[in-house]
Amino acid sequence: MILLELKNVTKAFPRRARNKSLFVIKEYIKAVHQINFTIASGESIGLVGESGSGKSTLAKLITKLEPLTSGEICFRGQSIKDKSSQWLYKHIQLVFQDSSSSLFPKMTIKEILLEPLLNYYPNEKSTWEESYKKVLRLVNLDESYLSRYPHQLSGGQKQRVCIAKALVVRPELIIFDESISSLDLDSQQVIINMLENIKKQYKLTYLFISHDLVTTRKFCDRIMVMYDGKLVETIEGKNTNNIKHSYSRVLFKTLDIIRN
Ligand SMILES: Nc1ncnc2c1ncn2[C@@H]1O[C@H](COP(=O)(O)OP(=O)(O)OP(=O)(O)O)[C@@H](O)[C@H]1O
Repeated sequence: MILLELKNVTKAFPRRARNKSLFVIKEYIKAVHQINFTIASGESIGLVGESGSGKSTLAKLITKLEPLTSGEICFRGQSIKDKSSQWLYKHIQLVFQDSSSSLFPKMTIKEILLEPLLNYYPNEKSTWEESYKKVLRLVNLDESYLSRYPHQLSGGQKQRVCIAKALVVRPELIIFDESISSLDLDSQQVIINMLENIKKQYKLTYLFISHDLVTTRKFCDRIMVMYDGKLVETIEGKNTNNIKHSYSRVLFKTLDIIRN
């Protein structure tokens, strides 16, 4: 079943500039241009591309943190245009790279995990405690962490709390925007293994935005490559024989050099 569909999605940011006569003119940066793809339920999709190619903008468009310039985004066949953020976030959660800014410093981990439950499941108070304890277990943190504050946690532990905060909402799709890039390689691998197990257990769908092609390739069923705001390549499985775009060719060649 198709969970997410992007149809000709375009985002242009206005930029003020001056022409030769120094008149202020309005220019546009096309951050994302005519993107089309679908993600089926249960897939793990990687989205890679050089800095500034439009990956984060795409994540923001899917979660309505930025409005579309043109095109359409559908979730479960319904356009998200007229859907509330409340509706959208119950189905799609976004985990950012910078865990410190996603966790309110004056809240304990328990309060942080309770907040989404209060928002999305206000009438299920009797299940809250079970829910937050369960997600904490899923991200391999024990209950002693509940009374701690974010500053008392390591980078990897904070990132686990961010993932738990997304999981507690029980979404169908989670978008990870460079969510583990700042961690060392061992911690990244531990979190990747953990995410794979959680995905299997709860039949989740992942969109994994990353600079790191090595991890993305191991973990994802399909890799989409963005270049200059466009989707230039989709690579299915491990088959890299028919790569068309010169940028993706360089990207995958570098990967082969690293591996050999
Ligand atoms: N709010 C904004 N206003 C104006 N331009 C923006 C805005 N957000 C992003 N851009 C521009 O859109 C383009 C795409 O940016 P985006 O952050 O999506 O790239 P990215 O692929 O995620 O990069 P990175 O991997 O470095 O995070 C860039 O040229 C960026 O400068």
